[in-house]
Amino acid sequence: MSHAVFQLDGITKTYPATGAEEAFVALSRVDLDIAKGEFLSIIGPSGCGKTTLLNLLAGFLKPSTGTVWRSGLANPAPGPDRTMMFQDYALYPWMTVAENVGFGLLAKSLPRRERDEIVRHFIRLVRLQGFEDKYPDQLSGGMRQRVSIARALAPDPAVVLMDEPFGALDSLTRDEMQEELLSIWAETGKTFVLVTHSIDEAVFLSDRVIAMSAKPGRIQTVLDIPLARPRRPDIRTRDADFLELKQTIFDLLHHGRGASHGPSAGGH
Ligand SMILES: Nc1ncnc2c1ncn2[C@@H]1O[C@H](COP(=O)(O)OP(=O)(O)OP(=O)(O)O)[C@@H](O)[C@H]1O
Repeated sequence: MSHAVFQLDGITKTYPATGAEEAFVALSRVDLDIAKGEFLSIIGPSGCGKTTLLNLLAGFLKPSTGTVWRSGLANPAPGPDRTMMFQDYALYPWMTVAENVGFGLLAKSLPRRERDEIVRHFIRLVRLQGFEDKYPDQLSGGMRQRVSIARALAPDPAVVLMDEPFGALDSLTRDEMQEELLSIWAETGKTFVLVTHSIDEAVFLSDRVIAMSAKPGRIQTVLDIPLARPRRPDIRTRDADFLELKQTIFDLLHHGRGASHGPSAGGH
């Protein structure tokens, strides 16, 4: 692995007490290095702190104790070097596809022609040529998610953070989007960090999967996914190593153990 784009050192995140609610420890003792160019997924039960962890990486939240190191800076504020993609696409409904994709570029004072060129490039990358002037409500869910990917990539961030990006899609579209995301990741060489509830998605996409446990949110296991790349879609059903890795993560999440000796995979 090349050098780390993030180093998380002894992170705890406590949400303060409010009214009747007691203070809540969402993350406890999280130590993690994220390597440049890796595809990392975070999986775990609801409430284990996945989104909190992503928000710490984005700089939207600060840790209660410990440090998020990035490029020599401790707990840096949000910046254009990290962009976030959400499940609900978070597109501006009053903007066209091209305007949505170009939105993150407005902060950079680029000449109009250069900005248009970048927007064209990313619309091509996500295969939405011909839809530049459509509005989000004229697109399917998969197309909206493509716009969202293009918008996240257009400012040329080093790190793309994704919170359940495909959660709202039907399973066939979801499989297709995962394959597209992998080829975009391979093409751009950026670091991708993905939060997901899908074991299948995590194994198919990732170099490493972080399995978390709840109460308090902790990293339970960091699992390497040594499957060859490029990964063909049919490894999901045919590849014994793929199925074994799924079973291992299933066991970790359901029983808190990583051993896998079952004859068939039981993950979702
Ligand atoms: N602003 C907040 N104030 C108080 N508690 C919060 C706040 N945000 C999150 N929490 C609590 O912290 C815990 C972790 O939340 P987080 O959203 O990070 O979990 P998650 O693993 O992403 O969950 P899910 O899979 O359901 O999205 C949850 O129990 C949640 O209720």
